[in-house]
Amino acid sequence: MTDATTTFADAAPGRSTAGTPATLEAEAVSAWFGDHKVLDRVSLTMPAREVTALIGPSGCGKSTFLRILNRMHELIAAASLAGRVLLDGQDIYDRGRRITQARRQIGMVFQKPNPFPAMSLYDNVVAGLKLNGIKATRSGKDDLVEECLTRAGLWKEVKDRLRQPGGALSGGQQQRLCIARSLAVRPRVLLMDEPCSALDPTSTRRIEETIAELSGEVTIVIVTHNMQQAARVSDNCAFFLAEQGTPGVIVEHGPTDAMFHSPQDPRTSDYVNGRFG
Ligand SMILES: Nc1ncnc2c1ncn2[C@@H]1O[C@H](COP(=O)(O)OP(=O)(O)OP(=O)(O)O)[C@@H](O)[C@H]1O
Repeated sequence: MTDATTTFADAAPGRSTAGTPATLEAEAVSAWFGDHKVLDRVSLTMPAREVTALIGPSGCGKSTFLRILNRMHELIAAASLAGRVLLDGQDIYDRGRRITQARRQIGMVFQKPNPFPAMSLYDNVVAGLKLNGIKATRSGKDDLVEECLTRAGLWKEVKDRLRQPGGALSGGQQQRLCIARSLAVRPRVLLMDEPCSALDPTSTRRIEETIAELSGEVTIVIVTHNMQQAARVSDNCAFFLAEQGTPGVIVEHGPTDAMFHSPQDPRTSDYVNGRFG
């Protein structure tokens, strides 16, 4: 069965790998914008069912690395890359694999909440089904909307106004709606690029709670500038650095607790303790 004729049942957990958290492995990933090399042979394992935080100063290549993890980098004109990205051992860049397949399995939540503002909350959640060619009955969609809004921590707040437009929600609610929309196609990995940087502290706390609730159900990779947030939400951390115009590399990675309390590299210690960046 091809993507184009997938049914909602096929996308449900237990029927296929859909929704089963996967390990993501970057192997010697390098990236360029034109002649400008911005990442140099970055390797990192992001374990299934865990939260991995990517930290480091501005411009060291964290967002570029994240975009490479779900094949968004190649959409940028003049962008190129080398290396491999393995999703449970299968290279998402293999010639035979479609870009839409990688995107469906590896979802993305952006810095600025980007719901479809005029579309209802209900339709926002199920929007990805059509785009991915997933068929669902009306009751299947109803169940999916409730499930995904619940998992994203938004159901109780919006269950009585599912026909209101996405743009009518607060920024924090919009971000949780975007998380629900990502979850609806049952990704195996969820990438989050500074998902709280446009939000107030209360909304930030709600997103962090949502991340905690989702961890274990989906592999999460999050870029954050907020060291307290990295310490609160992640199991593992990778510290990126691009020194004096050189391409970004990972200086150190490992369990978050060790990265914050017993880092091996003095540059990691300086960064996590706020001495630069
Ligand atoms: N679309 C683009 N075209 C050209 N260069 C780019 C593009 N996007 C990023 N870059 C360059 O790639 C390098 C890495 O940028 P990237 O956004 O990945 O870093 P970052 O660590 O995520 O930064 P920040 O924390 O500020 O978001 C920077 O030198 C940046 O200027």
